[in-house]
Amino acid sequence: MRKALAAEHLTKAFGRLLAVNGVSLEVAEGSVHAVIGPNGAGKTTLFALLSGALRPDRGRVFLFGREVTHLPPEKRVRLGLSRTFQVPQVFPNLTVKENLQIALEAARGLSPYPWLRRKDRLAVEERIQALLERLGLEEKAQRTVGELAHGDQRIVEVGLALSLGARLLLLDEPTAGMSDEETWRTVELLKVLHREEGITLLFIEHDMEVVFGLAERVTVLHLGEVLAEGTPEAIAADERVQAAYLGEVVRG
Ligand SMILES: Nc1ncnc2c1ncn2[C@@H]1O[C@H](COP(=O)(O)OP(=O)(O)OP(=O)(O)O)[C@@H](O)[C@H]1O
Repeated sequence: MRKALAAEHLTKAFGRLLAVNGVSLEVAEGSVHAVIGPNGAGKTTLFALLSGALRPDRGRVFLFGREVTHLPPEKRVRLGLSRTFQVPQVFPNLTVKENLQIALEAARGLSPYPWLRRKDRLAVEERIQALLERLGLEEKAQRTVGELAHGDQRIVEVGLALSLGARLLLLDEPTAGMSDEETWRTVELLKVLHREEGITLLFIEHDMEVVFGLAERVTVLHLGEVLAEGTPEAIAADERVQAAYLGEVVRG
């Protein structure tokens, strides 16, 4: 199995709180992997360690077989990792097309000037069209992103990640705050990206229907540690997992 991502014994403390405590995780290339856990389990902190937004106190991170523990986020992006957020990181005042164009030109090291070489401009134009189709955003290409529905803004953010050449997407609650219809459309889109573009997906999710609809493997975090890992079915049947969630409900 070729690994898109591996984390070894990652630990991160905030003061005396061990937010992530000795977490190891392997994500096979081309797989779909969910990270779940009660509030405060350490999921977001783990993603920050994997993307390079935070440095671990201990432990190592590998991307496609290469150690990246000490690389900043932008270097990890160049190796094929992109992270999306609950609040989409897009250029809200620009159109959908302009957003994709900026990311594509940046990824190709092209200068953002109108006198781009014709060959480069055509290549970018072609890729923009292909992405708009892939994302189902052709009709919204000229719309300002800040005016789009939340679900569409998050899809644009996925488009930016793809424009930057992502092979591994870290998605922080990809369907949070979405209507049922938007949730369904997002799940379908992620499936297509996985199946047809071979993109590896690692996502944090609270919605168990989404986890079951998408994930092949599930890692459960609890109090900063890996409580369990397995198929969605095995995880749903795991008594320790049920107890961890029950504890959350009881604590209120
Ligand atoms: N920058 C920070 N400074 C101090 N404590 C933090 C910081 N970031 C997170 N924490 C704490 O670390 C713990 C893990 O937080 P984290 O956000 O990673 O959990 P989570 O599983 O993503 O939770 P949620 O599902 O609520 O988003 C929590 O107790 C949180 O309060």
